[in-house]
Amino acid sequence: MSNKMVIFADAVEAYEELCSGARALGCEPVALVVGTEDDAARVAAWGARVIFAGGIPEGALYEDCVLAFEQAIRAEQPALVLARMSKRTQCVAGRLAVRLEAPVVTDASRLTLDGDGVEASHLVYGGAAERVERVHGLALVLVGSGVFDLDEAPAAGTVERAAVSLEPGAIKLVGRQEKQEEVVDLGAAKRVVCVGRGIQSEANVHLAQEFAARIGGEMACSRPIAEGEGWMAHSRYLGVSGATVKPELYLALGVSGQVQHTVGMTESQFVVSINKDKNAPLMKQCDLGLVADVEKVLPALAAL
Ligand SMILES: Cc1cc2nc3c(=O)[nH]c(=O)nc-3n(C[C@H](O)[C@H](O)[C@H](O)COP(=O)(O)OP(=O)(O)OC[C@H]3O[C@@H](n4cnc5c(N)ncnc54)[C@H](O)[C@@H]3O)c2cc1C
Repeated sequence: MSNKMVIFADAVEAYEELCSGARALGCEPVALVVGTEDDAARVAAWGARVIFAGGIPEGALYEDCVLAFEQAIRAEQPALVLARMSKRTQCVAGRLAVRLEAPVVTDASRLTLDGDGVEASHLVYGGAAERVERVHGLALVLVGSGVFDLDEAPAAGTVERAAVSLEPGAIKLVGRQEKQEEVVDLGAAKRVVCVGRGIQSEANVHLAQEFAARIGGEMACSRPIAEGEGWMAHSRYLGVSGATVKPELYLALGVSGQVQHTVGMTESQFVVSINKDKNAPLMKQCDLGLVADVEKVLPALAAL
């Protein structure tokens, strides 16, 4: 079986973890990159052999790289294709799957590779159960952030220009508007301050943010804070449909700890939960629980 793993993402930052993941699974990362020469050089510095397809032409979309990616994958004959999951990469993976007659596994949280194919685990029923999929032969697997540990100082790879260029497809881009929402990669955070509905107000979210900044941490939240209240970006909520973190410290302020949330933080090394309800599920899953009202705790944290 080939020892190459083809990787792709629609955000250059995601390649660092994909490169580490490929190596962790015993493969050489071969990165398909569209973007600038600088993007290609950054990915090579994370230890990948980069196949650089150039920038996305005027009027074309990221999804139009499917043909170039298909040709590169056919030429490389990898053991696996691994991508960072996003709306765009899911679309690309679906199209590639049809062209390559290979299955797609989305949202994989654990992977093992052997001579016959791949075994990928992912959560089902809103995080209540885990399904293990076995694919014989080539598969396309999509992962969120935080699935693999980052390698320190890998040897730099090379950049080669792809023989194919990107062609606009049938859907034409007619305009582009900057998305207002912040995009963040929480997977590498060492300290995470996570707010849930118990935080009570947007003003309290700002106080928690100030504390997170002071301890060199990142802010995260439960889904209702991002999707219901709109107090934080969608990219900051943790869980089955959000991001995964593995920090040294996870500090929860008013988070109940439903399973759909905790699957996104369960690998945290030290968990502190502050909740006024001692029976909240996270209070039974934490290393340190403080039964208290966040309204009283926030000024105390600010004074530390
Ligand atoms: C299919 C599906 C997918 C989902 N995916 C996700 C996901 O990816 N991520 C996610 O987070 N959720 C997800 N959810 C929602 C999830 O089930 C929970 O509803 C959600 O995580 C609860 O968020 P919370 O802890 O902020 O709120 P709540 O469950 O309402 O908990 C608030 C907590 O704050 C405490 N509290 C209240 N006031 C105070 C105070 N003044 N001081 C201290 N503590 C206080 C309460 O005691 C309570 O424990 C999903 C649900 C479904 C059905």
